[in-house]
Amino acid sequence: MLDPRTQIYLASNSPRRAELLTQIGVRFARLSLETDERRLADESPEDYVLRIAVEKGRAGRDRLSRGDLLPVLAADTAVVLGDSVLGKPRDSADARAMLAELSGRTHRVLTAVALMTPDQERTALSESRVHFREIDEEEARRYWATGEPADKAGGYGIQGYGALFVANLEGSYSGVMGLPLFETGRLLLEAGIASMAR
Ligand SMILES: Cc1cn([C@H]2C[C@H](O)[C@@H](COP(=O)(O)OP(=O)(O)OP(=O)(O)O)O2)c(=O)[nH]c1=O
Repeated sequence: MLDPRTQIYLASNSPRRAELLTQIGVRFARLSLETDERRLADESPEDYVLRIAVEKGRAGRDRLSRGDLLPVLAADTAVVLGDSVLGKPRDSADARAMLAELSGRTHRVLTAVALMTPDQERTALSESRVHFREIDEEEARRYWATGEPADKAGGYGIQGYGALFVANLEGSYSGVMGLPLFETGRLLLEAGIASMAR
C-alpha cells in the first residue's frame, strides 16, 4: 500500500537517483522501468537525453492506475566526448576502451530530468564538464574488477572509486551522479511539490 504522504513516483531502477532524491527530502515511491535507450540518427546528445527522460516519465505514468494523479519523475544521463555518446559499457573491453578515451581529457555529462504531472510535462537539462587525469591500462583493469563501472554511463562513478580520476568538475556533482538536485528541486517547486520533508 502506498504511504499517504507520498509526493511523487520516481520512475527509475537507479539506486543513485533514489539516494539523491532522498537527500532533498522528497517522499517518493519507485516504479521500475525497461526503456529502449537507442539514440536516433542525427540526434544531438541534448535532444537524446531529453527524449529518453521524457519516454521514461511517460512509461512510468502509463503504469499508474486510473485516478492516480501523483507526478512521475524520471531522468537520463549520458557521457559525451566530442560527437560520441558513451552509455553503459557492454563488457570489460568496452569499459576499458571508454576509460582510455576519457583519460587525460575533458568530457561533458548531460542529465535530463522529466517531471510528468497530469496536465504538464516539464523538463530540465544539466550539463557538467569533467576533466580526468591520465589513467593507464592496468588501473582501468583494476577499476573494472571492482564492479563499479558496469552499470554507469561512461563506465565510471564519480561517487565511488571513479572520484580518483576526476581532476576537475565544473557543473553539478549530483547531475553527474544521475539526478541534478538544483534543477530537480526547481521542477518540483514549479509543480507545487515541496522538498525538505521531515
Ligand atoms: C557518470 C556517472 C553515471 N552514473 C550512473 C547514473 C545512472 O544510473 C547511470 C546512467 O544510466 P541511465 O540510463 O541514465 O540510468 P539507469 O539505467 O541507471 O536508471 P533508470 O532506471 O533511471 O533508467 O549511470 C553514476 O552513478 N555516476 C557517474 O559518475
